[in-house]
Amino acid sequence: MLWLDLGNTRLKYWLTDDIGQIVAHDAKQHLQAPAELLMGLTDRFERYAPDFIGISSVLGDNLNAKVSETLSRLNIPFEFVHVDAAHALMKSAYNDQQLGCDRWLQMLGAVDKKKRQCVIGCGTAVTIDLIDHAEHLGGYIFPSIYLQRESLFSGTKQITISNGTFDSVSQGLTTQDAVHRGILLSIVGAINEISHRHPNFELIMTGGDAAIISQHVNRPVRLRDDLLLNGLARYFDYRNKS
Ligand SMILES: Nc1ncnc2c1ncn2[C@@H]1O[C@H](COP(=O)(O)OP(=O)(O)OP(=O)(O)O)[C@@H](O)[C@H]1O
Ligand SMILES: CC(C)(CO)[C@@H](O)C(=O)NCCC(=O)O
Ligand SMILES: [K+]
Repeated sequence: MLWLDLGNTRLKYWLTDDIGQIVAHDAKQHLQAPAELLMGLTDRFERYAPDFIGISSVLGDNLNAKVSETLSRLNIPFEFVHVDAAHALMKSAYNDQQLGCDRWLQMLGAVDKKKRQCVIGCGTAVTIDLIDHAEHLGGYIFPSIYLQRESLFSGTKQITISNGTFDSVSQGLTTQDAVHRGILLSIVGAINEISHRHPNFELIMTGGDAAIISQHVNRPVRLRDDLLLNGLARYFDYRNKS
């Protein structure tokens, strides 16, 4: 099987064998031209010769249509995941016309009906979702640390910070430090507050910035980089069985 994750920043793919082991994987910046990037990958995908392509996309109908057009040339069956708030593996109280496919799949990949869980996705946006015994209660969306920095840069005259590292949440004494530490604290503080309000929810983090953020969270965090892929596999596995 071939699995595609079309996010706002990157396109990721995984090729898995019949026992679900990953045999090839890559992540590429698509610069808002995912169909063009896919075009460049079609030779590779053809060589992989998967029997099916399962797709998570948060790119919207227009870009998804272009992606479909590109994939149609491969003569390999493919399908986009559709969020379902009444899914047997997890019920959701969230508006399922709006809930991002990546968010939903990350939850589906983590969900355990015996647990209370807080799933935190750290990609282009940071999402924090609460799940109580396989029931999604809702969540929060924040701009990532990089989006926050870009918005300060573009919305002010005196803040000209466009690079640097996010490594502390102590007060800063320079613009550089105040910007990075303030932004990191906005996310770490929110996670700590939510975890304080929901003390018996297990914290699970995934995505490119999970390691940076989790260091400052004041409760144990489970880092998992396989949640979306696991969600994709569970979704299509469930569909084939029913
Ligand atoms: N200067 C930068 N501006 C924006 N993003 C950056 C920058 N430097 C690094 N990044 C990385 O881009 C990443 C995007 O997240 P991640 O790798 O989890 O998923 P993604 O696939 O890129 O996001 P999405 O799934 O939303 O496309 C950020 O997590 C961040 O680590
Ligand atoms: C929040 C993001 C950007 C995270 O990638 C994505 O899941 C998305 O575009 N969601 C749609 C909005 C929502 O989930 O309510
Ligand atoms: K938008």
